[in-house]
Amino acid sequence: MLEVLVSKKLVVRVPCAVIEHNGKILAGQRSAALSFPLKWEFPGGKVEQNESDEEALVREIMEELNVEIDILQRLPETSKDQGWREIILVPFICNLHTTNIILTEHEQIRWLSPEDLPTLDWTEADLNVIQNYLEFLSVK
Ligand SMILES: Nc1nc2c([nH]c(=O)n2[C@H]2C[C@H](O)[C@@H](COP(=O)(O)OP(=O)(O)OP(=O)(O)O)O2)c(=O)[nH]1
Repeated sequence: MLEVLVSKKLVVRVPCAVIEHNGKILAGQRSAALSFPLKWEFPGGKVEQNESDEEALVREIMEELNVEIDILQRLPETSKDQGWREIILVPFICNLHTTNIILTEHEQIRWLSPEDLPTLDWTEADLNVIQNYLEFLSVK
């Protein structure tokens, strides 16, 4: 895990995947046992030492969903100040390269149309990700 101390605050970089498949987007519900319990998120996780955002994302998606992804497009980063640390979410639009999803961490996943994404109870940082993604789709 790469956590950089900047101005006495931990800054944690978290690449996450907006996975498109058959016109739907994958949302994952966080485990009840983790931080942000039962909130919805885009799968991904913290960058480790000497990893690029993209390398971390490919590794995390294999660990969490057991699938390979193709990374298509980087979306704007969003940040969430948690007081003692700042989470920088780095979203990437992705496709599935393999499709046999096996959940290892999430409570459940759902496939949603883009316009239905806002109906779930997302982590706060993801609300900006969704807005940026919908804007990206609208000008595509
Ligand atoms: N993967 C992912 N993480 C998110 C999103 N939104 C959001 O606030 N986060 C937060 C949750 C975690 O604190 C962190 C990702 O770290 P992680 O995937 O290793 O999760 P974790 O529960 O083990 O992390 P932690 O909070 O216990 O440090 O980023 C999101 O859309 N995707």
